[in-house]
Amino acid sequence: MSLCLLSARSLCPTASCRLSPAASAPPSPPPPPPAPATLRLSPASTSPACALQCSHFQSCSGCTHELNLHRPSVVDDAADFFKSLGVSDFTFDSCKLWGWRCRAKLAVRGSSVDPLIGLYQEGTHSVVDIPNCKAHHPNINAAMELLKQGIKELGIEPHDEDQGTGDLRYVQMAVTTYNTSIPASERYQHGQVQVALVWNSRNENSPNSDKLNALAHFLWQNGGSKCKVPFIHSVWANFQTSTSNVIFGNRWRHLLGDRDFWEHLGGIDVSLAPSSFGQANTRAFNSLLRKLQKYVPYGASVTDLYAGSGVIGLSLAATRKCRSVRCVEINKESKLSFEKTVERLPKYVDSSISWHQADTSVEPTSWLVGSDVIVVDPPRKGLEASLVGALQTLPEWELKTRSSPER
Ligand SMILES: C[S@@+](CC[C@H](N)C(=O)[O-])C[C@H]1O[C@@H](n2cnc3c(N)ncnc32)[C@H](O)[C@@H]1O
Repeated sequence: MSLCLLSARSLCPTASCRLSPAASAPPSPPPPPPAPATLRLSPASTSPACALQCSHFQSCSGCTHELNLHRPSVVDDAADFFKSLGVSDFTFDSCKLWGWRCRAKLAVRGSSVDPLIGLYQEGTHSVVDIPNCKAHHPNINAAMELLKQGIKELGIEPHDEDQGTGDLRYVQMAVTTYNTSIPASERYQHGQVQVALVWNSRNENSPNSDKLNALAHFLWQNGGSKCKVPFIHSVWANFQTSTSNVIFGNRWRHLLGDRDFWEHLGGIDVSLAPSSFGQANTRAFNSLLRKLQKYVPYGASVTDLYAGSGVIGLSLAATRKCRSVRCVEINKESKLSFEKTVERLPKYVDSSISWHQADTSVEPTSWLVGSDVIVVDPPRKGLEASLVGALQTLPEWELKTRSSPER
């Protein structure tokens, strides 16, 4: 069995240069890909000024690196770490240094006269307004500006955490860069934003729902498909009244624009509903998927743990002709996006493909059995101890099953 440890999670946080560890060694490394054992730097490294130059850097908790974005010092630490594990072909692609973030969850606070849209200041619940964020795709900033305008014109009250009042709590902005009606070279810059408004009510029949609909129509009229330069893809609502820190409630409603949101990643068309996890750095994730594919033998049985809507597993199914791909994910909302993506897989893909709603920390060994390759892409808190234990004991366990017929 080859174990493929993928830390695509490192794509999600906020520094502008991203690490893309290609694979880890134990227990038995897969055949090395053709990539050389070097740190590959983006063309930006030739520029003397790889500094973030963002006016929000000091106050916003988003970015951790301000200088040397083309090669932050943590790259050397990562290279040393992987070398110590026997992985000498660690590579690093920074991809885009600015405007790379295609997905953002932002708090909406302040007042209807002076709304603030941004991230919390480090260690506080004070929101820093970040209209000129350098990490955001430019159309996320344009959509934030339009949202502020709508809040002011329609008198929408942002959420007040202390009082539990106000209508609009958060907004999630996700950019699709997959518009095949324009040339490929222009698609990224013309990315369109799926806006999900997190509304402080139980459902769409609550007394403040008129304001929600008015705000959605404002966004659509001023940025939607009928505009000269459209940049709003669709508008969704999520309903949340909890006093906890959990951003989303369980109820989602599609309001305006296209219901389906597609991106092209790792060689396949991928559907991403706003309720499903999506990687923030679209370009870097695509590059990581392309690298990862080279580590997976043709015809392998793959288990994709922490799969979300199964982008990694399904991209492997299509490009490595996998015998089987099992995706394991705790969030049931991701299943619909998985199914839509499967429907669009090329006809030649004949892998046995399945998606399972399950907690990987419960009886993890049952998910490892029979797999040639295991992909793990956990949230920021990392792998659960039970899964780490199962992965560590796996070679022993595999040995037992292999030897059992001879007993
Ligand atoms: C970093 S995301 C990766 C998603 C997916 N691999 C992708 O690239 O789109 C982590 C995913 O793990 C899921 N998750 C968190 N805890 C889990 C658990 N205990 N068991 C299974 N999935 C879990 C989350 O819902 C989330 O979709």
